Amino acid sequence: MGTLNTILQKLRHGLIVSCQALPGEPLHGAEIMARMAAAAEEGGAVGIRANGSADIRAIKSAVSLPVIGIIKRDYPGSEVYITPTLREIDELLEAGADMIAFDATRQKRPGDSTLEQIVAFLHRSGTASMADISILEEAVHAEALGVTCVSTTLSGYTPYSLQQEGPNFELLQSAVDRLSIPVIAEGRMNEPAQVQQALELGAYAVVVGSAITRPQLITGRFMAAIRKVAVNDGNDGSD
Ligand SMILES: CC(=O)N[C@H](C=O)[C@@H](O)[C@H](O)[C@H](O)COP(=O)(O)O
Repeated sequence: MGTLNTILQKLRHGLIVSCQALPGEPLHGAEIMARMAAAAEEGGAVGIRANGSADIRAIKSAVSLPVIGIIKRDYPGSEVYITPTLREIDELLEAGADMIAFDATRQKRPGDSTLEQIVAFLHRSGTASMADISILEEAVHAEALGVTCVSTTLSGYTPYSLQQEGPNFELLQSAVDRLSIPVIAEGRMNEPAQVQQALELGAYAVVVGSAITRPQLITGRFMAAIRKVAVNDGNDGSD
């Protein structure tokens, strides 16, 4: 328990930067993600969220921050892709993740793997656990199973959760009100003011990913603004 509390203390009221680039993304590669993490640490982040053993190892040797590890892996017929089975948990423990995050939704999981199995295993190993949820009921269930904290990561990514462009502050607020364990705000936090709002609503910490570490998406947001001006202008530059 001591270790769990120490990790939580380090994350308290802080910014966790998610440093992820999947195969096919321009910044894919462990060395690049380690540099992203070093930049996040220099900027004041208190923790890093990272995907895959190679990235986690590289990041752990580049920064002194706690790393929340996940493994995104697709299984045939499964709707769950964030740390879906005990196999990924084993790999994350081996890679030295300080906390392990996993899908805690009610969606279809691979084979006979269960959420209960994952939480119980992490409990026995003494590793801090973060349940990625999409609706309040999943947060309540995860707390009852004994997870260390929950994160609003999957709101908008399950068909039955609120679909919207910005962060789901309603879910955050209701989870903070209902749960006794820390609630982390994660997902579509694109502006510093939203991070502030999340902390004011009682978020224990905030995870920001794409708005800091996916430059292709950041560029796209600027381009959307540029396109609006071009439309308003009525001038397409052809004359
Ligand atoms: C839904 C899903 O697979 N989320 C992933 C979870 O690790 C990441 O791709 C996100 O970048 C992360 O949750 C941070 O969110 P945002 O990038 O919106 O700040």
